[in-house]
Amino acid sequence: MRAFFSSPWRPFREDTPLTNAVMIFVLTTLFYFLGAMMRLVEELSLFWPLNAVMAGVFARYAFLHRWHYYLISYVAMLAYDAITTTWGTASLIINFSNMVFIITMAQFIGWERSQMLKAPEPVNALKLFSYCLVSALLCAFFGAIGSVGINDQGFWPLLADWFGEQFSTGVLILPGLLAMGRPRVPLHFAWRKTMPIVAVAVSVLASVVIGGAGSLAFPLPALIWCAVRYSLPLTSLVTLITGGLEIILVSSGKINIFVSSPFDIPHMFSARLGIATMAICPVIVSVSVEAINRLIRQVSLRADFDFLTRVYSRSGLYEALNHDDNRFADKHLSVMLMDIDYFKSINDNYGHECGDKVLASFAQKVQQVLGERGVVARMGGEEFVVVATTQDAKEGKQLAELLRKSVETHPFKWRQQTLHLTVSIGISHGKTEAWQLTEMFNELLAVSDENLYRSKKRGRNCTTDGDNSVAAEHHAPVPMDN
Ligand SMILES: Nc1nc2c(ncn2[C@@H]2O[C@H](COP(=O)(O)OP(=O)(O)OP(=O)(O)O)[C@@H](O)[C@H]2O)c(=O)[nH]1
Repeated sequence: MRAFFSSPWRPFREDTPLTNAVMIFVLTTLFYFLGAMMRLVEELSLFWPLNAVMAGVFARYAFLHRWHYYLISYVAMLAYDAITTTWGTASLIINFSNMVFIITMAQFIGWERSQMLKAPEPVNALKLFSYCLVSALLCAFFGAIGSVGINDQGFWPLLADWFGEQFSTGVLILPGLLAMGRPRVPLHFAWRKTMPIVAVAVSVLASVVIGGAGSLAFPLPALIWCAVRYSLPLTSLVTLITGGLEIILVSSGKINIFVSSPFDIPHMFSARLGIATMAICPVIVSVSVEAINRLIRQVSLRADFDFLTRVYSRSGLYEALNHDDNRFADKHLSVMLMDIDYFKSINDNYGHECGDKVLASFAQKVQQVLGERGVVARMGGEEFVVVATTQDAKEGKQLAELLRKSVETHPFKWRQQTLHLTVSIGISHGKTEAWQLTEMFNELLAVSDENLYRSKKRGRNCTTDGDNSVAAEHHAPVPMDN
């Protein structure tokens, strides 16, 4: 089982052009044969899967976008026709129209993929729908011209026929083909998980029993249930089967969309049910999207804020700087890197729980004293950064000293005991511009880091400025008392 999931086998590879060519020829011939066989069964003659399948193949493997590969597919179609039909030159145009669908669709999807800057994402379903529309229209135009000579019908009915067939088959087949992949985790069967599929089957049955125009919409809610519960490939497969089945049932008269049957149910009943089913679908989607959005908000909130101290996390700080650039850009900034002195001894003497509590109280104290003048972020461990907008370096130093002193004089409570902390600060200053806010901040942070190191070397509980001047008189570290 494991070997199956990790098997590296791929039908097409960039470094095997000959195999690719043979595979394209074989696949085209196979699906041409399948389509031709389906033409013999009246209900199945409504489908022509070749174009959608080949478009999916060319779209999935970008390196197949070469004219010679398209030509091989075209030659395979012509060869099949030459052996099995008497169409003569009409075959050139008819198969050209097949190629129009395949190439247009593959180019559209290839273009969309090239726009995806990061990892490839699933192709947007709404766009896929419109790509199918355009490709089917183009294909139908040439197909109808080619078919006029070998068919009794006129150009317009042929155009409608071609378009309907290409568009519906494309929309049904392509999403599944593009999403198809090996399951990442082994599949586990559970009866409970089949409920959405059972609902689809029941709703298709209801379409047959109730009939009428509205009955076509009956499976929609169940299909959306599948979409919510199942993976994209499985949802696409269920949709393909349901859509295909509905087309067959309508064409064979099993779903009678003109007369409500077989129990002589009034037309309005079917229409009302159909409209109601349709109306609930956007609501189902909207509820799901809202739940997803809520989850995204929660996750990004967790990433932006430090769970323990409730100030910004490192990544949250960068977000704040960039999203709140009105507040920070083109301003004089003071960046203060703060590190609690001898924090290890708090953990060692009072335990980690106390250490955590002290970290949270420390962050809140700094935040409270800082107020609206800037933002606080935890950079990791017992190291915090304050980014404040100040008039000049002097005001920045004063603020750093204010923060340092307020920590020094603040009694931190732990159970029945009072702890005293001190903090060392490295500070730097600079004026930022919106377009280089992050780079500037990083540079200032590096200077603050060096200055913090100096503060520690100088005996802690002090602020060191960029020019290494002493911002305040040196204070000896204050040991904790109980
Ligand atoms: N309780 C608690 N401790 C932490 C956390 N993150 C880091 N620490 C501890 O913080 C301590 C940092 O110690 P050091 O880097 O040696 O620095 P220090 O004892 O503060 O000494 P100086 O910075 O040199 O003044 C380590 O013991 C870490 O285990 C945390 O989230 N909670």
